Amino acid sequence: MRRARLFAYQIPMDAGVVLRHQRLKTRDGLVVCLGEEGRDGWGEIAPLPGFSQESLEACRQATLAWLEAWCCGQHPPLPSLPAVAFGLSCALAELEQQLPVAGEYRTAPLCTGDPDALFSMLAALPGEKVAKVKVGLYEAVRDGMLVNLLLEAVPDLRLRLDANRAWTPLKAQQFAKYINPAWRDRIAFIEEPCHTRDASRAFAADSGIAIAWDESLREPDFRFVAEPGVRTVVIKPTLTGSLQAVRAQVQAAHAAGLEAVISSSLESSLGLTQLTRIAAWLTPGTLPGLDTLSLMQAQLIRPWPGSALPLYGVEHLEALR
Ligand SMILES: O=C(O)CCC(=O)c1ccccc1C(=O)O
Ligand SMILES: [Mg+2]
Repeated sequence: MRRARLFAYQIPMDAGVVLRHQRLKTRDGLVVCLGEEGRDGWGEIAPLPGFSQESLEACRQATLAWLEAWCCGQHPPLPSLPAVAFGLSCALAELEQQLPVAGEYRTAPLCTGDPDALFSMLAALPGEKVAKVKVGLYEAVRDGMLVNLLLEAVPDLRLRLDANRAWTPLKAQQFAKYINPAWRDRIAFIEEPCHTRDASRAFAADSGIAIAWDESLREPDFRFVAEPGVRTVVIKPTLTGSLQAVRAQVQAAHAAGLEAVISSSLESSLGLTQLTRIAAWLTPGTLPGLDTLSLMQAQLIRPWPGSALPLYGVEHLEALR
């Protein structure tokens, strides 16, 4: 006998969370629980506004239809909506005990740019000192000075930067001008510095700073190929689709000699703890980019080790089925 439950959740976000120029007041999503022969498997389905193409309502409908067929003993193909395919494939993998339990909970801490906050975060980070800084939100010159300062202050620090395509070639050049050339290889990568892929490639060639693709992975003509100056691809499973699709992307990246970084799409602690397991399984030795729980005001179903946020249980969820 198969059993499936579906819930809706809503988690208040920290006041200042802005995504693609819109404030995100709450994170809204679905939680699925599949049961069979006394075992169960959980999954989170949470399309990210401004990033996912599919709406939460479309996800709800596609998930309900799939659950209906699955409970009748069928093996329906996963829906094509990436957030749904991701959540259902996680629930199936847990049910079938195919998602390894060990997680990589060390993650590249997100640094707002306050050097003192960064120092205390790094002190608490065992092993490799890697942090992530969002750039492109303020003046490029300010970003360049800040990044240079952080690299100067912490000699064993490596930085991941993310510009989310904010810069013109000129702005990108103004940024790079402030980075001491001797330290540029301690920038592990900068994600998508410029508006276009070609401008980002030119930035990498001119500055000697390695770049990473993130947004580009969702463009139809994207290919996993080795290119000068391109070191890394950032893979966001909620935006990619099923675990099988995520695995195929990681394998394609590795085959091309690219590093693959599993990254958050602002999932709740339920999805984030599954992403730590996916990272430990598919990208061992690479720190994932999952430091987004602190943007929320609560955890959901499963706790993140060490988080002080309140934990919402199923009683906090709205049952949809
Ligand atoms: O990748 C990380 O380290 C954190 C996740 C992150 O940056 C992110 C999270 C949600 C939406 C977009 C982004 C982004 O890469 O800009
Ligand atoms: Mg990014």
